[in-house]
Amino acid sequence: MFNHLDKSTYLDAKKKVPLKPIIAPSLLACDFSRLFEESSSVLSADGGASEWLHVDVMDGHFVPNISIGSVVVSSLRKALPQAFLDCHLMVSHPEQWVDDFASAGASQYTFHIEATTSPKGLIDAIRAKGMQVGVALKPGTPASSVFELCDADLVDMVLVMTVEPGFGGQSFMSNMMPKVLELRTKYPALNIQVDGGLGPSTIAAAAEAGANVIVAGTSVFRAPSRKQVTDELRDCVAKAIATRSHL
Ligand SMILES: O=C(CO)[C@@H](O)[C@H](O)COP(=O)(O)O
Ligand SMILES: [Fe+2]
Repeated sequence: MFNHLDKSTYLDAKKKVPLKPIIAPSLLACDFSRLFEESSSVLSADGGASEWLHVDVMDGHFVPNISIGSVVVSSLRKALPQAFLDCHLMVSHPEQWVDDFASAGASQYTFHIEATTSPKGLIDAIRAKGMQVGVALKPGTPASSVFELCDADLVDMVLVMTVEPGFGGQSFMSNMMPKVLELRTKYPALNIQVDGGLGPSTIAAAAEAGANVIVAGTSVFRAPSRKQVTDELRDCVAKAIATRSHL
């Protein structure tokens, strides 16, 4: 399993070696009264087999919903010292929470490009605290808004939202796939995450467009076999990566 300090995925992207499929179940769809069991069920080898855990942080301002904050990340880190905690900050002032999430043990800090006027300063602050950096785009935000950051190799991952952020269980927006394809064409070695409505019926479109990091909440946590769905998602991404590498 992945140590949260393990930078292998980031280094892979820097070294331009082939991308890895990464599945990140969103805890928003789990039973929060059993957070540890739910988290370990998707990470452990026999209950599940995911690489990352996706933690959705909502402030009731950037999005019309409130979820969880750094205290929960801190508890997860203590209970799951090796887990890669992929934190998706749907908050209006992402600069405000960098220190708290770093102290809590977040592995990656993904902020929304729409929520900041100084992304480079924010990225510096995130890196200074030892976290990987992700930048997220709402459905209405063009890929070009992160070209400058990607061209300068400042981010480890771009998150393309495939629903309006704020709630789990929404329908996948297939019209976001040209955005994923545009990013993949320009940045062959970048981790590109998709988030919202991903599951067995939508994974092919996302994988073929070029996404390699897949957030899946409802489809994993509500499945009869979480491991089976996780493996199905990963296989589909792996096939798409292999196909692209032979083109
Ligand atoms: O960031 C978000 C929603 O804002 C996501 O991470 C969702 O929580 C994904 O849930 P499903 O659509 O897979 O149920
Ligand atoms: Fe998310």
